[in-house]
Amino acid sequence: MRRDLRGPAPGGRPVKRPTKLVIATHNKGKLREIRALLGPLGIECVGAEELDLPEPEETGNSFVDNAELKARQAADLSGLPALSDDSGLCVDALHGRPGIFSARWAEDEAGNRDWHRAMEKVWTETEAAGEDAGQDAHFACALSLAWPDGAIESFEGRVDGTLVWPPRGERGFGYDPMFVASGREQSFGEMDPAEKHAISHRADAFRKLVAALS
Ligand SMILES: O=P(O)(O)OP(=O)(O)OP(=O)(O)OC[C@H]1O[C@@H](n2cnc3c(O)ncnc32)[C@H](O)[C@@H]1O
Ligand SMILES: [Mg+2]
Repeated sequence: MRRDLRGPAPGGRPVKRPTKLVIATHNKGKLREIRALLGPLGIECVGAEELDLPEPEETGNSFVDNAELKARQAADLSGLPALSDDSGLCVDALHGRPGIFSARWAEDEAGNRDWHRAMEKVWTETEAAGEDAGQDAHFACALSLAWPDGAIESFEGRVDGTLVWPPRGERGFGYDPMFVASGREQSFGEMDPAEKHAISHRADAFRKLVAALS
């Protein structure tokens, strides 16, 4: 049953539960995961590409900044509440890089993305940092929920793990084949999607979002 929802947000403010939501991403892998996470909530979802929304320039200095600018733009242009995701891989040996530049590390001069090339760059730089620096890394995710009236809320999540080489598995997207979450053996690229959804950075942020809604 859909509830008419107002609940305490982390800061004590109420967050209204939307009935229809624009998913403000142009990444099909993310869209698939966000739809799966939202499925049980009974919220109607429409993708940014279905509405022909432009891809904003990510000019922020943090995952939250970028998530907020993507959600804000989608809510303003569509007149609907919008949920965005800004995420990335942060490698300890690289002082958190590629971080907010995770998508840009995959791009060539024409803007085309090649994930094998991005993973290779991450691995090469991590190795160059030296054995002592290790292979520890985490995925980070910021989710922002923006309303056409100007309200906005953001939630952050992460999952810790280790980099592996060569990449393993064809599932997931982006850097998944080179990331093994702590305590696991399969890479995110090998894992059943439901298993990734149970432990991922996106799922962690999502749990906080849902907790604020109900
Ligand atoms: O901005 P939008 O349109 O949402 O799509 P994007 O692909 O450009 O997304 P980001 O700007 O947030 O870039 C983050 C990149 O980090 C990578 N990434 C984020 N979450 C990931 C995950 O769960 N598994 C693997 N890679 C991930 C992914 O490849 C993204 O392209
Ligand atoms: Mg992006």
